[in-house]
Amino acid sequence: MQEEKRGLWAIMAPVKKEIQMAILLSVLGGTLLVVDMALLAYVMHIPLRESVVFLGLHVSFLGAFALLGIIAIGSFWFSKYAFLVSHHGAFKLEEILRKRLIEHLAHIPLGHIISTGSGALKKVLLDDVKNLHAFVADSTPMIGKSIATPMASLIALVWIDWRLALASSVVLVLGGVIMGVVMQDSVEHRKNYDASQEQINRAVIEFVQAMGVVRTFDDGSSSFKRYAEALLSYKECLKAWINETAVSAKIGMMILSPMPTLLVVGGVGSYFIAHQSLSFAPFIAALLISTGMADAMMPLMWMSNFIKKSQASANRIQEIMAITSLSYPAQTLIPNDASVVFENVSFAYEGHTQVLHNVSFQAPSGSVTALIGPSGAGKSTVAKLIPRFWDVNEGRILVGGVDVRSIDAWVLMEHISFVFQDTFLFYDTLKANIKMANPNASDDAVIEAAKAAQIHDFIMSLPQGYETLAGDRGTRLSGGQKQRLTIARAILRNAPIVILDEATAFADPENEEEIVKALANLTKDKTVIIIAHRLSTIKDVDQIIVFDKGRIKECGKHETLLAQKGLYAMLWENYEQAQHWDLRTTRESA
Ligand SMILES: Nc1ncnc2c1ncn2[C@@H]1O[C@H](COP(=O)(O)OP(=O)(O)OP(=O)(O)O)[C@@H](O)[C@H]1O
Repeated sequence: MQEEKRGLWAIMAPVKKEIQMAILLSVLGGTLLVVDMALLAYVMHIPLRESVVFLGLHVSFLGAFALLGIIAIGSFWFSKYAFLVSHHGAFKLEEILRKRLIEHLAHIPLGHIISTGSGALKKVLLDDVKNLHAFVADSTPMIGKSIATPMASLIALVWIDWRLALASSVVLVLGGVIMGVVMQDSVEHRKNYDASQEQINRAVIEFVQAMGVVRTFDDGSSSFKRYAEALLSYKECLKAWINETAVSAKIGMMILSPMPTLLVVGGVGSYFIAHQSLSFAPFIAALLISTGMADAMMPLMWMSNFIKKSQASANRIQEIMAITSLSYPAQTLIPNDASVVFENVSFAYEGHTQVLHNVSFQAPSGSVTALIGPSGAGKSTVAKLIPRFWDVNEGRILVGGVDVRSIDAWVLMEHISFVFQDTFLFYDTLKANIKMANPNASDDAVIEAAKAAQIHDFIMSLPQGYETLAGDRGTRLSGGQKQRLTIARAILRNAPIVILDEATAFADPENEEEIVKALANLTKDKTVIIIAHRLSTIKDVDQIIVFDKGRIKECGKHETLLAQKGLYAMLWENYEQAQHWDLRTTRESA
């Protein structure tokens, strides 16, 4: 992938023209305002009812005032238009970034998205993009004004009276130096502040997500502990920041406020007037210009924080954009059948040790293959590599005789249905949730799929039937019902390869019977790869592959593996014993 330029300015490149235009317009607006005030001094020299020659033109007192009015309107128009242009750029940037991010997310390995987490992705897609919007919309015209106005003011002041220019510069330099020191101190404090705020976010998310566990096991004394601790550290860090910088910040802000400049320029000017080395009109103009100069500099002070915040947002966006996309073939190959073959596959999650070592097996078209093994053996990883949640590090995976990396993503997805352990239902009607597997399907086809998935009767028992909203993440449905709904989805998709990841995890005895029936309908005539902890359900499958620590230990049919008296035989024995457990006898023998 081409190395993208990093940084705040690089990310704003698509709206460079709008930013430049906004800065230019605000420079013009700020400069015109100063010009207007400087001309005031000249105009005040013109005796009433008389005219003077200015730049070769005869200008009367009233005419000059009219000119000042026009310049003031021009200044206002430029400043206003600068904000319009910057807001236009901000919306454009927001749209471009969101579009790019979403397009990129659609092409990076799905595994990355799952491990990054929806919360973190949401923050980047919504909050960080919004931060950059605010930066372009509000800061860019401000930057133009904050730089142009003080410079133009200084030039105008020198033109009016260099001594007053010197007096107002002293005040500004003093205020600027103090604020500069405060800003430097703020770097460390801001870092701590950001870290403690992130800690609070984490604690809140953890608290909300683990609400069920918290309510069940917590007596109330520790449920808020982590949150309270995070809040305390936030408070401490804010206090330290305020304590250390508040006084100097206040002094700096006070010096940069119009009053001190007014006092110094007023005092010095009055002295010169008393000694008749300054007339009244330029004095008034200098007063007006010098106070505006201090005011224009103030935004530069808080802007440094704004820039840092936007920089952090730009970094997070660029981190996501830097994730390498899955490579797709220029010309897609189409799988020849529904077989799945692993050839010497090795795999490590990014930054972790290897979890699959030289895995090879074949699942012929229409066969059922069960992946079993202790927890952490690598079964889910094997299942997720088939639809390219991640790409293998070594070896290859063939679907229908074709390397999955040579198959277009949509073609691959058409060939594979995946029934996840954690079923996801969209906040939409039950019908829409099933239909998303095949948007062109007719309502009759949706009902047929729901019937085959044993969920039709339940849906019809709801007052709004298929139009019932599934609720946020399907919270209004039981685990088993959600699972049957996703099975209906997979049935409607009718992909020739079905991957089931612990598909019966939620089942209670009543639900289990229905889920088993639903799965039988889903998997009929399909190539099935199933990860199941209930060994009884996979007794009759075509092949059982036993994994341990990322390697295939055994492979064969149930009877053959039992006869081997190896790992499978041991797992089977444990499973059978577990079936005869009952709480009372276990308690008695304990
Ligand atoms: N996203 C991930 N990032 C890093 N390591 C991971 C990730 N997912 C799984 N692992 C690690 O890979 C190894 C294999 O995990 P996997 O989920 O494939 O095992 P499993 O046999 O399906 O386990 P279980 O039966 O408990 O679901 C484990 O050590 C696990 O910690």
